Amino acid sequence: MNAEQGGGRGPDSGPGAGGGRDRGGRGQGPARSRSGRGGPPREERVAPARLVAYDVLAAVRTDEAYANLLLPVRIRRAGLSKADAALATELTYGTLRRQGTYDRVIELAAGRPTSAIDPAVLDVLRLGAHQLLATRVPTHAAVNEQVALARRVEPKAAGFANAVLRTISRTSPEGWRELIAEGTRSDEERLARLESHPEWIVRAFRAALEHEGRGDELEALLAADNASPRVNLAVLPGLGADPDDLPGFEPDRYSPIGGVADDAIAAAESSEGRVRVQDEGSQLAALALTRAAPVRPGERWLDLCAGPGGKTAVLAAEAAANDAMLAANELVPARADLVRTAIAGVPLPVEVRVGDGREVDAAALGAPDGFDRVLLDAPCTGLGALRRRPEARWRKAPSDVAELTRLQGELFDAAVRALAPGGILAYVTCSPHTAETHGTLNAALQRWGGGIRQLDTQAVVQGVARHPLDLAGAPETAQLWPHRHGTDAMFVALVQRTTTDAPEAAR
Ligand SMILES: C[S@@+](CC[C@H](N)C(=O)[O-])C[C@H]1O[C@@H](n2cnc3c(N)ncnc32)[C@H](O)[C@@H]1O
Repeated sequence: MNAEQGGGRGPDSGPGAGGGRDRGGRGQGPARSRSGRGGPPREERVAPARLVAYDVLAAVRTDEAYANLLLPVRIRRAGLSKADAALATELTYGTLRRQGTYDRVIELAAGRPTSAIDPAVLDVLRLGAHQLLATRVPTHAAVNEQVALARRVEPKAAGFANAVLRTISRTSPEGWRELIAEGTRSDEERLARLESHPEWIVRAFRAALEHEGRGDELEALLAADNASPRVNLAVLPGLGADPDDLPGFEPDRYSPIGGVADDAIAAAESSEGRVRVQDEGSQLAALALTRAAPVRPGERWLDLCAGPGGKTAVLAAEAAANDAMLAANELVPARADLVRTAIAGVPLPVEVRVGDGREVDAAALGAPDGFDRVLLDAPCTGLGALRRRPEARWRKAPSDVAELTRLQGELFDAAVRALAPGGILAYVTCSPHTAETHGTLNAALQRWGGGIRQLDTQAVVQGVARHPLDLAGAPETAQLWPHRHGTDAMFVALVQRTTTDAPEAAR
């Protein structure tokens, strides 16, 4: 459970006991409660951290906003203190991640389905449920302020919100878990509700873990998705940045270029592009390609789907250190701009092409005989990074998978066609869904026949890592996991092109 991080607040003062006090120490807009003394209406205040969290939840619901992008903007605009910003972040992310569980709790407490509750009021109740069931916010503070918030968004709903939140507060989190589990008809439904994931994602994760003989890790994986990931740094190699200069730096367990530091975001921002915020798994995936075999001077490398450029920056630093050449390609112009920004700190000229990777022409990108290494960090469902994008799990649909696997297959063929004979491709996804990982890979292996061969990816990844990784499954692919490695669930498969000709099926 997470502690309320607002710190230093006085005792609660709800509507009936002096509710006009500003609980977060800052003012906000007028509310509608009455003083009860016949004077002008007294303002019923809601802590600014709660207002910001509600505001972001509402934008996620109505405008398809991304919480991780919008929240910092709203925090800045509201002028929140560091402590209140931490509270707003906890409330927003925690509520979005655990929304599936809270919705079931709310249904049980309200005696009606969430579809029968006004969506704005439902957001208020979800925020309240999170405070009551997963934080140390005092019950009276959570109930009173959320009721005040309900009154702001829908005055007629304040009584309903009060009743629902008080009902929720009367049962412990463990008690609610038992009640939720009682009504479920299958293990997947039980896990989906208790661990707040859509059922189809629970099934996909189970299949992926079972594929590597680790089905018993499912609950640990789901729980890891509900925890906040740490902010991890990549210290780009060969650029003169010294990790020891970063206050509080502690090296990653696995990535040889990664670590955490005291104020990681500030450290990255002041590093002139030499230190970047990047998941440890992403670092390992990029290094698996650059270190799969010794680099010959003059090698030509391509990042086929590069935006926003996190892995391009690692490739660029490695290319600069090894006298290799690097080109990048990205479909979306704005994301290609992000690639240019990402590599600005690396003294290497990199051509960034904007275009469809399926139509990439190696010769036009400076590799007339083909590239020696290609990274295909493919567009995917992103199911491996649910920790970072708290609302993402509710936006994905099983139908996304079929569409993406078709695109992945076409990009895979284009990536192999862009390789020189003997060249190496790293096929990477930040999804463990077997259709996007083994499915896409196996279909490509069939199309290419003897034209490509698999490499021992696990040996390469182990060779890159500082400490041995607990990798399961066959050695030709490496699957990283949040619960086992503390990384996003990155999948890496290394293959090598053996012939010049592309078979008919892959042209
Ligand atoms: C998983 S992301 C790559 C992340 C990147 N490697 C990084 O580490 O920052 C996939 C990228 O592929 C791009 N993309 C999607 N379809 C594409 C296509 N047909 N050709 C090239 N890029 C494409 C997306 O816009 C997205 O930026």
